[in-house]
Amino acid sequence: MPRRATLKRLRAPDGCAIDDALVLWFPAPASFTGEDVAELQLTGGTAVVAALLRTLGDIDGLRPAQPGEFARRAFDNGKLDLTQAEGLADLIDAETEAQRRQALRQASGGLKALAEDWHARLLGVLGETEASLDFGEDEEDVSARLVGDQDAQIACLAAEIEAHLGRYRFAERLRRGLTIVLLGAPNAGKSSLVNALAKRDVAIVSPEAGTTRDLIEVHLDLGGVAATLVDTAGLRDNTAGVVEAEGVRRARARADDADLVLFLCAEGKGEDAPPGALVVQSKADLRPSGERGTLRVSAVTGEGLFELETVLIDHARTLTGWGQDATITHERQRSALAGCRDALIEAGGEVDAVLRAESLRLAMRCLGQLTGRVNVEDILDVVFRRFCIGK
Ligand SMILES: Nc1nc2c(ncn2[C@@H]2O[C@H](COP(=O)(O)OP(=O)(O)OP(=O)(O)O)[C@@H](O)[C@H]2O)c(=O)[nH]1
Ligand SMILES: [Mg+2]
Repeated sequence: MPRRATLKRLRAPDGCAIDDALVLWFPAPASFTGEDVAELQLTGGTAVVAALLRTLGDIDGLRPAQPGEFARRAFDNGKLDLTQAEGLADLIDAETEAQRRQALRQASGGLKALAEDWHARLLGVLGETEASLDFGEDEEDVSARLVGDQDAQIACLAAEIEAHLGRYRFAERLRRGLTIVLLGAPNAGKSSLVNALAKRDVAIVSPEAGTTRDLIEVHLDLGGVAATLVDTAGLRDNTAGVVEAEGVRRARARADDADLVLFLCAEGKGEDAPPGALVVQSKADLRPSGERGTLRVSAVTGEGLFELETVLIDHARTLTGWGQDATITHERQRSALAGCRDALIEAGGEVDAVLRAESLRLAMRCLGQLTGRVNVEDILDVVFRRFCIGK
């Protein structure tokens, strides 16, 4: 009977009772993994231990599942492809609404469906290419027409894949979350601003210049986009000591890798800001009027904080391609698809039908790597190790 729940006493191999557990029975093929599975809910309530059983009565094989074991079994049984497994792991890790939506799309087979469509079309072109090999010299007219038609199909496929690749950067940023680094002179009010944006007292604030020395990270939800805001040591060249100098070095290094740099200055126009930085004036309460066109905030009165948040949400959404519903979210997926596109371009420029067929086969192999259809044994561990216990 499907989805049966039974109360069972669990015993260790030596017969000693461990606990009473509610055992939920999920028979194949309807189960997540595609095989007979039981899940145990221990009376402790907090721990969910999952194990695989052949029958409800047989609990000899009982053991906790490994992280990712269920997803791996589902993959092995063809219930999930690799992109869905990756989407599922992302879904578990998702912190914000936009991350959740993107991950769910992939876990539900969004990319898998695309890959299957591309695969079917590639197979069609490959079939035609191989058929054209059989035409003799006297049938050159037919052959030329077929090649022209194949060229169009190949170009169309390559362009479609290219369009998806073009949105990878946005999707990848959304998946991992943005890094926003706050830079500025010592005492500019960086730590105060971080506390105000995080609405928590995270970083130490003091009138002394050089208070912050290390990088301090807080997580923000910028209108559905996950972001890490990094507070840094105030930038100055003649620092009092080696610790502060190291802090300044770390601040600059982190800013180099950031998706966005906020440059905070108490006065002036932020001439020292690195190129591309968003300049913000701090301590607006102390200065009745500031530089025109510059965002002005006060961590003390709260002035300008809402505007700054709005601007940050705007940047976050632009950086993550808001509303574009990108499909390729992992480097592994990107490189497999880039390989497919390159092979398609190669095939399109090839006049010799034998070589063209060879390139098309390579393109299909790349698609197979994307979905996990062809030899990807070495990457399976990497994909499934990310899962938590019980999935
Ligand atoms: N009036 C006023 N004072 C502020 C404001 N923001 C910060 N301060 C004060 O400015 C001083 C320095 O603030 P911090 O937030 O520690 O500055 P910081 O940029 O983190 O400084 P370092 O960590 O040393 O680089 C503290 O005395 C704060 O109370 C503000 O908006 N208005
Ligand atoms: Mg500070």
